[in-house]
Amino acid sequence: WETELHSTSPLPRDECQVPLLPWTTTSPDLAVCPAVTEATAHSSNQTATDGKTFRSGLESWVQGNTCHRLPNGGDRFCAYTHLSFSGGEGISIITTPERIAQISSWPIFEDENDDNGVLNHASFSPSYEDAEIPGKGIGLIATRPIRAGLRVMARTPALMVDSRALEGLDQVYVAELMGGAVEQLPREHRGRFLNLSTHDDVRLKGFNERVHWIFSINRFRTGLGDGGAGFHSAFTEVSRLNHDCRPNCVYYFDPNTLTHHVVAVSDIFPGEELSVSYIDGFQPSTARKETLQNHWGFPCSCHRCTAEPHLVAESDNRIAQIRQLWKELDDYSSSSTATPEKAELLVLLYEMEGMLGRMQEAYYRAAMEWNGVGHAAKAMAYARLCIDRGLAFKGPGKPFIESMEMLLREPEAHHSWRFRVGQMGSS
Ligand SMILES: C[S@@+](CC[C@H](N)C(=O)[O-])C[C@H]1O[C@@H](n2cnc3c(N)ncnc32)[C@H](O)[C@@H]1O
Repeated sequence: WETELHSTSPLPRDECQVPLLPWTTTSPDLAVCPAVTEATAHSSNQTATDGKTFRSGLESWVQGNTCHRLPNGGDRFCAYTHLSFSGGEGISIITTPERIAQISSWPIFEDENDDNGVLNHASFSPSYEDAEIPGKGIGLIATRPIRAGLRVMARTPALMVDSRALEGLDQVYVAELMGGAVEQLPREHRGRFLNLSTHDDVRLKGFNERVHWIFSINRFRTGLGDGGAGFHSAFTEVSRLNHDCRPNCVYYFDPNTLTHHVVAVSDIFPGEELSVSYIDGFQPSTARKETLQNHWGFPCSCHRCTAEPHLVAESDNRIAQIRQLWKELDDYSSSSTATPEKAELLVLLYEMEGMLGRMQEAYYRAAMEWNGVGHAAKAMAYARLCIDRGLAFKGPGKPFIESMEMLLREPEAHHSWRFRVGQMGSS
């Protein structure tokens, strides 16, 4: 699952990523991706690291005995575990000695008693519980009312794996590192990890293979925002969330605290299942079903996919319209046919599609279009909505939120001020 987004395209780069906002630069973001990484066979080199490369905080880390090196003398990867991280839950990270030396010096690893504001300690009473969901395995059910915009979870990973290891090492070596990394976790967190879904029909040969398989099914892509290669991470509770094409929750990963936040996008009632979307929900229904079947191995039974055929067709039409509007509104050239009315139509279509967790994308475009024709009041109203939803659903520090804050402070000084005046679409 997940990702580090970087694109200027308004359209999805591929089906495992959420559509990218044109103004997004490097915001860490999450989208569900195919579970299994292809790994090619390589020779490996097993050596124990001496630990001398570490700087601060090293005393708190345990390191596995086995390390594996990429072919041709490439990077070496080992399993490191911080036992007291996040209120004693612990975290295991598979990466290079150089990278762990950097990571271990981050403030979040300095104070052993600090739980980083993560909602996983004994005093926190969750608003959900595990339950068997027919046809979906285990899922999470609300146990009390949850208001839209409220944070449902904030969790740190059990296991993080450097993407370079996943891509470059033989799967057997990756599994060996993962097995060791999970063994090193504190007992409770290890137990919860090992309880995660493996798909019952799969025959697994040993501990390492089981851990590898659990990780493959339950991982998110989590960039660290430090300019280095990305990571894939498995979380013990976040990974229990089942998929829905029109989910009632969204998630984002904060690379500064290594915390995965799950936020309600609509009011949720006790007994209702909490859901997130594993895929880009702005694909037509057949493409969504294909992706879920091919990459996740289950037929989508969500409300939207199993609706009456005429309702599915209407939804597909709206999605086609939305994608066309993205093209027009994200065209900043002088021949663009964008108008504020088209941006407001986009807002309406997002609402009708139930894409509540992504409203900020439509509000952003509406703010830009109104400012683009010099209508400051309307631009500011949409900018406010964009900031409100953006902060709740994507977290702070995102470039598009900063842009909207600038617009709100002084619309006339924002780069979009009257940029559409004189263009084809403007009247
Ligand atoms: C990340 S896990 C979610 C938790 C999982 N249900 C469990 O028992 O731990 C992903 C797996 O859950 C199942 N799943 C998730 N959403 C589903 C859905 N909407 N319909 C059917 N199965 C689903 C699939 O087996 C999928 O590979």
